[in-house]
Amino acid sequence: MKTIDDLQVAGRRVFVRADLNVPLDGTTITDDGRIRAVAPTIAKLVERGAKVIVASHLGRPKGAPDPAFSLAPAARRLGEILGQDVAFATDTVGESARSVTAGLADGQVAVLENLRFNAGETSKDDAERGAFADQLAALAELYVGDGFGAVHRKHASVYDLPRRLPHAAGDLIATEVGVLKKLTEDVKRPYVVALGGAKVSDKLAVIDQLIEKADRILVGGGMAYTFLKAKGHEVGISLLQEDQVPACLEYLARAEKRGVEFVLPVDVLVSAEFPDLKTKAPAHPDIVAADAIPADKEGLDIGPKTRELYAAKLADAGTVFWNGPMGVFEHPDYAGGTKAVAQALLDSDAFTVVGGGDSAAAVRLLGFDENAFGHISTGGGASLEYLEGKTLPGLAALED
Ligand SMILES: Nc1ncnc2c1ncn2[C@@H]1O[C@H](COP(=O)(O)OP(=O)(O)OP(=O)(O)O)[C@@H](O)[C@H]1O
Ligand SMILES: O=C(O)[C@H](O)COP(=O)(O)O
Repeated sequence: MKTIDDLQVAGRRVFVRADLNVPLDGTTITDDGRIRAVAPTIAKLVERGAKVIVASHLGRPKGAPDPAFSLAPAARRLGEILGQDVAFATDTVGESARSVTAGLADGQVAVLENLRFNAGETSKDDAERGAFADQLAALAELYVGDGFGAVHRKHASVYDLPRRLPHAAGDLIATEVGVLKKLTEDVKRPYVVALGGAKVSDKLAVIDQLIEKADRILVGGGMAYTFLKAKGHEVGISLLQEDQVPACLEYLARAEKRGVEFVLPVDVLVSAEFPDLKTKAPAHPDIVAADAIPADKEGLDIGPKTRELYAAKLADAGTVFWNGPMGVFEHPDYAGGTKAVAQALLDSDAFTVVGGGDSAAAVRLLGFDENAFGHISTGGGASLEYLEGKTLPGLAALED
């Protein structure tokens, strides 16, 4: 892959595909890790006299403008981190984007509005995506791919746009790929993978491949309930991917055959209601055995016995990859499982990689020192798919 050093950027309009998909509470950014992670690339381009156009998605809006998913707060924060004014275009390829980007002087930065306000960004139709990529290409002369968290998406700004402009990988992508590559080559064993989070359908398939590579797989978060269901337990109103139950059964059987330890929660915290993440009002959850979840309740964190069990399974690890919080860590009553796993990682001598926007945010928000972990990746799904050995559209496009 070419790097920024291979591009002549001075005086030219450079499109930087970043991942500024940060957690928000209204318009307040609760964790700016992903913005800080890409800022050095942008600062380097600024220093070299480029006119920098930054673009990203935020959340999953439905292909039309939705103020709840505006990138304006991220643009403001980027300006604070860079210590310079950052212009903001109120659309992505419209009048505002054209005039803001045309008005950039050398060393100035503009952020475009959320790419996913346009249906073409995520379209499965090549022509529709291509047409949107053409509009994006018209704004710039060069392309730098640095949105590692989104490289597993075959989206217009990730996959089609680099085919239309001279391109290179940014420094964040180079670092991320360097660390993750090590995990595909020589891992110190036991290699333990801990999976949680809410993007269950996205990430279940990854287990298919991990069974071939890991020695132990610990499952928590929203991911756990489809497995508990597969084992014949009722899961009440917990997050469930019913259509994946047969696949989970197959994973469990294959893991057993290959001697991979597959560890599921033995107890969970449940409640009849999802907690209020704004007021953080006490949720008073119950602790129940994983095979005794009441029909009207949902599992929102791993329980105390599971925390102990997972800590023991992490203690002797040589390498750990962790993606996805163990519970709804945004509420203090459901943060205990995620905290326990983070602490167990720090207590072990393992090389630890934590991947994912929310997983990385959880580690920081719960007060852990991010530098104490081997590597904190900005990509959750992206790093999992990389470890799976898949060709990632956003990396393949940069390699061409
Ligand atoms: N049992 C649960 N039920 C519902 N949501 C849960 C549960 N456990 C964790 N979550 C939620 O999972 C979310 C994070 O999941 P996600 O899969 O997006 O992880 P991630 O680290 O951000 O990875 P990525 O970068 O791929 O998005 C958090 O907002 C958390 O509240
Ligand atoms: O949070 C992430 O994993 C990335 O920003 C990608 O977001 P997506 O899963 O909505 O494509």
